[in-house]
Parts: sequence; C-alpha cells; structure tokens
Amino acid sequence: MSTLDLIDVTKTYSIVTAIEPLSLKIGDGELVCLLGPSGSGKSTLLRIIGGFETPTAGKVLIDGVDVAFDPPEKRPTAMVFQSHALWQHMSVFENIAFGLKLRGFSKADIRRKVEAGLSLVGLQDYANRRPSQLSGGQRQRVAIARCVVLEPKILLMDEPFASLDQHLRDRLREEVRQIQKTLGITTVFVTHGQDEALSVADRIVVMSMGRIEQVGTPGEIYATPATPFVAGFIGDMNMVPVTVSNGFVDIGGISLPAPLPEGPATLAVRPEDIVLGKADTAAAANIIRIVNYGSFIKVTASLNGLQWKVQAPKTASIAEGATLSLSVVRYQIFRDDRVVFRSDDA
Ligand SMILES: Nc1ncnc2c1ncn2[C@@H]1O[C@H](COP(=O)(O)OP(=O)(O)OP(=O)(O)O)[C@@H](O)[C@H]1O
Repeated sequence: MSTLDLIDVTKTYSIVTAIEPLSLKIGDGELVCLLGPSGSGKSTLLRIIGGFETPTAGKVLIDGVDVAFDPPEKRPTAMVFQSHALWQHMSVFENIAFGLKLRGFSKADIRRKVEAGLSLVGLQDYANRRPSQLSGGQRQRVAIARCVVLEPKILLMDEPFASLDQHLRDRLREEVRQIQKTLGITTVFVTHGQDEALSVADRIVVMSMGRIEQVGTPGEIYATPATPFVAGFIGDMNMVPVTVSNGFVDIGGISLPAPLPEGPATLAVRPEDIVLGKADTAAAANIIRIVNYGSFIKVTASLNGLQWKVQAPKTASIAEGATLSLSVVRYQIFRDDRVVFRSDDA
C-alpha cells in the first residue's frame, strides 16, 4: 500500500502565494496528473511532495507518515525531471546503479536490479553507452529506470516529456503508463498538456492560481467540468454570456431550458454537442469556415452575430457560405464560477 495524503498544504514565497491551502488524497497504484496553466502551482506541489520544497503549512502523509520536512533522500519518493539530468561521465548502467550504490545494495543485487530496470524500459542493449550516445527519448527512459529501480512508494514526474517531439511523447507516455501499471506504483505526473493528462491519468487534478479547481477521472473532467475555468481549459468549449429569463436562455432564436433564477449566466457547449442541419425548427446559422482534421471537421458557424465552434463528422455535407440549422444537444450553465445546470441532469 502506498497512499499519499496532502492535508491543508500551503506554500508562500514572501508575497507570492504559490499554493493556497489544499488537500488531496491519492490512492495506492493510482496515476494522478496535476494539470494547469503556467504558474498554477503544479511544480511547486510536486516539489513539496518530493521534498525539494517545504510547505509553509500542512502535512504530506505517505502511508500515514508525515514527511513534509524530510529531505528528498529520506523520503520513499523518486522524481523524474523535465531535463533528464543524467551524469554524462557515467554509462547508462552506472547512472541507474548510482542510487542503489548509495543505498548500500550488494554488487549482485545492483546488477540484477539495473538489468531489470533496463529491460523494463527496453534498453537492455544500451547499458554501456554514455548519455551523449542516446536519443532524447532513450535518455528519458534511463531517467525513468533510474527512479523505478529504487522502488519508491511514490513516483513523481515533472513534465517528463516536455522536451520531446509529439510522436515520441505519445509513445513514451504509453510506455510510462504500462510500466506504472505493471509495477502498480503510485504516481504523480505534472503536465500542462490536457491531451497528455486525458490520455494517461486515472484521475486529473486541475489547478489554477494555486488552487484545485476540480479532481476527477478524465471522463468526468471532460463531460462535467465543475467551473468555467475547467470548462474552458479542457478541450474546446463554446462559452457564451446569456441571460436566464422565464426558465430559458435564448441564443439567436434558439431557446434552451434553464430552470434557474433570472439573471446573467454563462452557457457552455462542446463543439461536438452542436448539430448542423438537423432540426427544421432550429435557427439558421451561416457557415463561415471549415477546417479539415482528417477524421472530423471543425466548423465555425455564425448565429445572430455570435460565432460557434462546431465539430462534425468528415462525412457531413457542409460547405463554407451555406446556411444551416443549428441545434444544441447538450449544454451546461455556469453562474458565480460554478455549474448550476446541466441539460443531461434535466
Ligand atoms: N522560488 C520561488 N520564488 C518565488 N516565487 C515562486 C518560486 N517558485 C515558484 N514561484 C511562483 O509560484 C507560482 C507557482 O509556480 P509553479 O512553478 O509551481 O507553477 P507551474 O504550474 O508548475 O508552472 P509551469 O508550468 O510554468 O512550470 C508562480 O506564480 C511562480 O512564479
């Protein structure tokens, strides 16, 4: 069992509050992504978990033991950094063996563990190479092996693939996911890439300005964003200011049920939750632009002066300049920074 329990963790740097008081529980074997824009506090939180920063207040419990003020080497954690930080004068084998030597393992044990680590990341044939003789992806695999051979209770990864190209990044994150599941190792992974978080995480922690906005599975975060920030940050979203009147909001001739008190609100609609050309009764929209993404198309449609992003199947017969009916099949409404209505719940 390796659980992580953050309780009321706070971090301030003189006048900057990097982390507002926050609490978070991470279960045994979970892979959790900290996701948020630059400056949202993800790295600071990860560094607090790893012992590279101390919290201003709060507890960092690993299996129930508070390690908040222990140095990194005294914690059952290991961190993969953005830049691989390998020792250039050592071979791949020596790089991976280094931490094991410090921990006093016998030569035979070190050899066995390093070989297992190399095979886990598919680098059995690279043991004698220097880091300079490896590709960026291979170096990052060495960095991962160097961490996992230490058998930490918690594996920490700070944007581990940020310096790699998209293709390699996709491949490595699948590999990491497999390694993580094979070893069953509790993992906290920092990224500012929503695709990365959505594809790799068991749960995502969305952060903004040092606060947790929402915690949930990728499906939950995408389908039911709890705040306008999450709605706008994860995936594409049409966010439109509306006024609730007599239980409805009106968008250019389309009335959508909104059983809420009267007043201003924000309507949020995913591009794939808008259908063009479907209902005769729906309002007419002008098709301004179509961008082909191969398996689907993205359409910009204008309805009474408001522009809508619409995602449609590649087979849809839609042309720029056409006038089509526009209907909204799923939506939610935010007010005062929180969700107050979801059409799915109606
Ligand atoms: N050593 C420091 N001294 C002062 N302020 C700091 C320090 N480290 C971080 N901060 C501030 O704390 C806030 C959170 O920074 P942090 O690096 O955790 O964000 P982040 O979400 O990881 O961003 P990025 O994706 O750019 O790495 C920022 O406002 C940052 O400027």
